[in-house]
Amino acid sequence: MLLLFILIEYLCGSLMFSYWLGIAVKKDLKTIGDGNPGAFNLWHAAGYKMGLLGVLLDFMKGYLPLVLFYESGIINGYKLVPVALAPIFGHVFPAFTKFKGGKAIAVTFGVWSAISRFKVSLTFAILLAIIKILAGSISKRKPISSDADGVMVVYGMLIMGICLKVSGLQGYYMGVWLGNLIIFLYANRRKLYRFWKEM
Ligand SMILES: O=P(O)(O)OC[C@H](O)CO
Repeated sequence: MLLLFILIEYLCGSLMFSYWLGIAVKKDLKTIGDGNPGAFNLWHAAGYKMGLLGVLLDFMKGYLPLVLFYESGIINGYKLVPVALAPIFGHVFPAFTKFKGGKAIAVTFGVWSAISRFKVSLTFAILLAIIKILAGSISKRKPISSDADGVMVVYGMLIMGICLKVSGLQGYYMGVWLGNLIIFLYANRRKLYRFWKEM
């Protein structure tokens, strides 16, 4: 039964909404900006309305099924770890687009909103905002590169781990966090490599 829930979540994560919205308006997001098939590039390619729709749908595929499974008690304890990670994994390795996916930021927000009633995702958003402001002041208002963006997401997730540990949440949250961090490290590996090489 657990495998069925993991499969459902993985397939939901594999729904590449932003990428498909781009295709619907004849824009291939893989050729835009950093080539990530996510809402940010959709926004740039097709305007803010499409961008917002992309964020919403990519968020919802992480949020909706999981909040139903979690709040109904069907999935609890350590079973939550693979089930919550499946849509994040699905966005990075989507079955519907030949396993070539994105960075999984929007879906990550959806997943953490579902399992923490928005508390952890709000903390993550605040952390990212603080990191972005600090990075902006250090780089003296030069535009932050997309490589630096990927690095900030990884740093944000690392700091979030400390916050989760300090807040004394159940151990399975740390399991989800660790899996999420590993997926982020993988999804941003090239950006991290280039960023640290240039430092
Ligand atoms: O992580 P994704 O693939 O949902 O896309 C990220 C957004 O474009 C924001 O950078």
